[in-house]
Amino acid sequence: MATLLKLFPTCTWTGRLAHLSRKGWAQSRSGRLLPCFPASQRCASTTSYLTVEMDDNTGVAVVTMKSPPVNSLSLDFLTEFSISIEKLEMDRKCRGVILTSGLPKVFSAGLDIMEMYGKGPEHCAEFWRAVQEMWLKLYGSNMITIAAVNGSSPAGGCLMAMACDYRIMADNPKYSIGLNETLLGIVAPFWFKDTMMNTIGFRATELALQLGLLHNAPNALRVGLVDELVPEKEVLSAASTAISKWLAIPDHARQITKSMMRKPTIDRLLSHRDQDINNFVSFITKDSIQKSLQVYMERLKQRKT
Ligand SMILES: CCCCCCCCCCCCC/C=C/C(=O)SCCNC(=O)CCNC(=O)[C@H](O)C(C)(C)COP(=O)(O)OP(=O)(O)OC[C@H]1O[C@@H](n2cnc3c(N)ncnc32)[C@H](O)[C@@H]1OP(=O)(O)O
Repeated sequence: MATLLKLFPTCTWTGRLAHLSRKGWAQSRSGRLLPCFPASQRCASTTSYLTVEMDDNTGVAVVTMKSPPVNSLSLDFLTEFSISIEKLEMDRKCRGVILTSGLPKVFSAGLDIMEMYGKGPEHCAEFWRAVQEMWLKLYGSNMITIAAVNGSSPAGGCLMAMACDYRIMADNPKYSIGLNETLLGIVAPFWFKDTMMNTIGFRATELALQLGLLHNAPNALRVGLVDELVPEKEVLSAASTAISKWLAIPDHARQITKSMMRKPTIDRLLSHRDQDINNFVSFITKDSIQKSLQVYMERLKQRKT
């Protein structure tokens, strides 16, 4: 029991913990011992920015992002996110993840601009490694991953959604999704570009990246950036319905196929990881780029007044 609490310090189990015995342990794919519960039990764990609700009946975990006001991807958020995905990856019972937002109107506002503004090279390098890690974990996951996009999802938020296997978006023309980096005066790195090209093709990506296009929900469906639009209240239930289709496919066949499709893109970043960090640091710390970020943040704040 003590080991269990160490592994999952903030976990609230709805089952009867006292009945766990040595029999109740299973070995994960990586050989780690993980607790194994009877089929009817659910587990919800909450960290500072995420809630993870695991349903043992379906093998599906719902990961809800909740970092007010806009789920921006700070260093702490990214670190917590990668750890949570890693834990689910190691849980033999978990076959799929639905990623969604617990905030109104926003899925994720993308990278936290304040992590890139006025910060020294060491911080920028640490932050960028965390961004890479989030993408590597999600894009390379063996699990089925469905993005339930229940709000706007610019830049890094769009990357997160594209890293999933399937995207369902709320049918609200006010919500937008896309890689809008050029609008901030910055450049989407090659692996953001690769992920988008793998999703919507070369020409649509070329247009989208140069113009920094943020597609509203109907356009996002039209270009293939999302796979389904559903009424806002039905995004999560539609994601559950969609994932059941994926769960019907034998895991090993689906996983090998997914890896075949994604491995070259992942390997490209892995083999240039340090160089990509150096590029980011020297680019983002330039005075001209810092000025662009400052102007963009000021504009964001002025929109309110
Ligand atoms: C040789 C080649 C070399 C190339 C080398 C390349 C190297 C790599 C270069 C760098 C690559 C970087 C990649 C970057 C990726 C990103 O993700 S950048 C972030 C982009 N995100 C955005 O543009 C989104 C901006 N936000 C919004 O549009 C809106 O906030 C929203 C998400 C649509 C929500 O709108 P609304 O509900 O109206 O909320 P707001 O009032 O606008 O915002 C509330 C507060 O939150 C602050 N905020 C918003 N977004 C962010 C953010 N991303 N980071 C930090 N803070 C954010 C906003 O300012 C408000 O703050 P307050 O005024 O203090 O309340």
